[in-house]
Amino acid sequence: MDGTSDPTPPVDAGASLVPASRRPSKGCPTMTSSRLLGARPVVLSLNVGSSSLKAAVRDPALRLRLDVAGLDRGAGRVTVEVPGSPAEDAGPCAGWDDVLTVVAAALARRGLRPDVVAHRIVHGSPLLHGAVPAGGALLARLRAEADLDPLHLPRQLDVVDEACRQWPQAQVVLVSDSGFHDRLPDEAVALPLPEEVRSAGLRRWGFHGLAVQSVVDLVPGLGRAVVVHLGSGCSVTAVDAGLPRHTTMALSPAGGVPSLTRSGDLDPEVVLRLVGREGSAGAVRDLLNRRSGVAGLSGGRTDLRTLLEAEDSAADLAVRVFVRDVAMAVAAAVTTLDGWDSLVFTGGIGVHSAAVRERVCARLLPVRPGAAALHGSPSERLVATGLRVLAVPVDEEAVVDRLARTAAAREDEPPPGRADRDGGSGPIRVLVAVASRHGGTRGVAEAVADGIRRAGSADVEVRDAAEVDSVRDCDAVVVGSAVYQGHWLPVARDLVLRTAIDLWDRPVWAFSSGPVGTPGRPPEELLDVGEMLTLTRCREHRVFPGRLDRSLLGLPERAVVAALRAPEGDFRDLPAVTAWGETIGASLAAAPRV
Ligand SMILES: Cc1cc2nc3c(=O)[nH]c(=O)nc-3n(C[C@H](O)[C@H](O)[C@H](O)COP(=O)(O)O)c2cc1C
Ligand SMILES: Nc1ncnc2c1ncn2[C@@H]1O[C@H](COP(=O)(O)OP(=O)(O)O)[C@@H](O)[C@H]1O
Ligand SMILES: CC(=O)OP(=O)(O)O
Ligand SMILES: [Mg+2]
Repeated sequence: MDGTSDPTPPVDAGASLVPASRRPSKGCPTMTSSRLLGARPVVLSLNVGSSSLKAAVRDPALRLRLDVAGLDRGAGRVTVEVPGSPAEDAGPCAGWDDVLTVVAAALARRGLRPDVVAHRIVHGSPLLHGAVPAGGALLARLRAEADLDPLHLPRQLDVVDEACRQWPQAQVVLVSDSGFHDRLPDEAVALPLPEEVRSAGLRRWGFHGLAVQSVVDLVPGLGRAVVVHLGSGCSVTAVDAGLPRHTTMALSPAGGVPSLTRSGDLDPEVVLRLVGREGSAGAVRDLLNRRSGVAGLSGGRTDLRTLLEAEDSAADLAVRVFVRDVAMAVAAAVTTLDGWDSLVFTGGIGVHSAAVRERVCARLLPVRPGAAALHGSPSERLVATGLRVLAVPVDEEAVVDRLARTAAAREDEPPPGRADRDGGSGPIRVLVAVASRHGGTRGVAEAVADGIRRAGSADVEVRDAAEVDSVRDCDAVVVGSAVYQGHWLPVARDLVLRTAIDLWDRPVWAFSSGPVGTPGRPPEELLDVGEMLTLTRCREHRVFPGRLDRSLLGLPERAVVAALRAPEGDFRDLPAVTAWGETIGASLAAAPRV
């Protein structure tokens, strides 16, 4: 016996959904209102890994499980499992291009049609909290950042697009693989870099969160645990009372311990020299993601079964480096817990390779007092010291299913749009959301609102951006901010990021209020507004002169103003602002919808 437990059977999770119609989301087709006529929607959960696709259909009982392995080698093998029958080899799958056709055929043969398609997304982003509907803005943003992780995101987004085509009636939900790590302590999130770099988004997100959540769901009494996920991607996570304490991957899944083709963490100078050698960041990214890790050390081999049997020194070195780095990461992870109750192996290698588990356990013997002097296999000796050592086949798709059902249920009864509210005949609701530090831009927002009102019968409300939780109950939105040192105020940027998915579906206008004096000072460019405009598909953005009243400023602000040589005075041209508001009102009166 190798000291590992029997796999715990997967739990089935899922809240029921109530049918509802909803607003179409661009990027994915419109759902029909009949899609959720049953109270038990059929959810298809898709999990594209770097070498495999796993799919499961639940309603919420499990109806079908499908696994396509070996896709990285271009030799996919399909396994289909229906509850009550043994898993069956359903033949080959040529490659990634065919994989969703295989899934669609398997579903069609069993008369299954998904109401919700939920997809695991491997990407750290403030827009991906837990599970979110796949809106056009979100998909466009993810597509723009896809090169950060060439092994997952481009393919996952292609599969999402293909799913939209295959099941046009279904709602599409994206489920973050990092959501579990949202509750990492701040000292685990912060990378040791200057504040200006960290605030630009360089941080630890962590991945394999769905796998770790699945372990937490499946194993009662896990306690203070280290979860070692060894699949194509490898990571080590410390968990205490179901919460993350540390995880090895950081900004992208190329970091942390070595994976089968990914380098893991490296001395920064190595990366800098590689850029010089390879000529571009893209080429280095490719090398670090596709040709490094176990493959890099072994001359391109990624199957640990083959490597463990091989007799050449490169294979031997690859296994030793891999095992050493994983074991070191486990020992380091234990330092973030105040005790150690469980060691859990997951992922294709972690579950199926007792040899790899034993090698990792052997290196951990010194960490458990007295273990080295005991008898038995390394894992048995660790177990004899009171540590639980488990191999758990995780069910990431069950976690995807549960999170997607919760997200879909949340979305189920959205606040009514104008057409639902009053058959489209009532006043158009316009929100003017404003970020103002000293009141000048608030005055500009009031003038915009006056103009919109003058042009027609719109119901216009001006609100502080920080107080706007949702834009769902408005038909159109104007977002404005004062400009400080070239940037919109953080509350305005935050509002756009929080509500981007809904702003995408509404007509949006934006304004910035900044330069003071004639000509306007300071003359610098607006630094981050372009991104806000792209995210919202903004129809028009205007820059209006502002107001500078020294008596309202604190000392640091006075120093900045002096340095910028910005003159005091009220340079706002409120009649011109109102006139712009009138053009917004007129265009909404002519065509209130997108
Ligand atoms: C410290 C400070 C920095 C500023 N930096 C900029 C700037 O970079 N660009 C700009 O156009 N205006 C800048 N301004 C001008 C303000 O944007 C302008 O005064 C605006 O009307 C202030 O709006 P508020 O009263 O709503 O806060 C700055 C003003 C201050 C006090
Ligand atoms: N018995 C085994 N011994 C070693 N490696 C294995 C074994 N069975 C599967 N694997 C490896 O597991 C990996 C797939 O793990 P998985 O967690 O399904 O990957 P993905 O990262 O695609 O989600 C493959 O690299 C495969 O070679
Ligand atoms: C996050 C990650 O590395 O995923 P996978 O192991 O599925 O490639
Ligand atoms: Mg995986």
